[in-house]
Amino acid sequence: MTTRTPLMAGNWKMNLNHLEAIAHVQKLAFALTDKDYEAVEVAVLTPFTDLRSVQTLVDGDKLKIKYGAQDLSAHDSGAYTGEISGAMLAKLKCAYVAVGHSERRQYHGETDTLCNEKVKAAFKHGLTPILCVGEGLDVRKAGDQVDYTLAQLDGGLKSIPAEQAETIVIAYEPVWAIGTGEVATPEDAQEVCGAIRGRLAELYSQDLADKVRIQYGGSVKAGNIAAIMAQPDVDGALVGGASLDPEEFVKIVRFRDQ
Ligand SMILES: O=C[C@H](O)COP(=O)(O)O
Repeated sequence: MTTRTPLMAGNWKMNLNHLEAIAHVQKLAFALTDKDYEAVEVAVLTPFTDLRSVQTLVDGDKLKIKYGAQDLSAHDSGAYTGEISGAMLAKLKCAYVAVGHSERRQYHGETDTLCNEKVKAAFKHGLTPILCVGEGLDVRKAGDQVDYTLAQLDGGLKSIPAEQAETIVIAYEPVWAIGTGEVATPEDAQEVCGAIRGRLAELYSQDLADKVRIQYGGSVKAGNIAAIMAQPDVDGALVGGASLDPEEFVKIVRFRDQ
């Protein structure tokens, strides 16, 4: 039986400038203990403009908190105004990068094909992609959440070899539960996270599927994290709004105490 270390990742979205980021990470570092880091991997996905400041702090104080970006370019370099490459993120020692967050899919037209290219770009530069998948309200109401989400998973993983796929993180985020206060029930989360693991077993192997961490995201808070984490196929959370409050995020990291 594979033991998967839970990953609690704060997605700050477009919040906290680099000065606020330093203060925020310092608060997390002050609160989190070795015991926390032994039980849970902790990461923050910051705006691009914060990454150098966070890197300096993490390196200088030898912090165990991981950090990463919320997006990357599918391209390595060149005339792509406004884009940030995987190589640039790797140079900043990012561990993680989110790919295909629903806000990127919704507001920037990101398709499964583009997400797949971004997953490949992340792996090429030694970053661990957090591939985000999940259905909107109309799909949920039609009862098609599993098929819809698995199609996004298939698209994102196309041509990804097993040795890379076994290190990917999948974040299941039902769009209707993001920033709405409308949290999926633990059973809702388990239904789709379990189906994702099943599909990973079909695409690769059960052994590989047992290694991959699958997060839930959508209105996660200290008050609901324990029930979500009690589900067998949920291995962490991608936390938006609640990750902007250091005390709340630390409570989420300590989900076993809630
Ligand atoms: O990436 C995080 C998700 O979009 C969830 O955001 P939320 O916790 O504010 O609902």
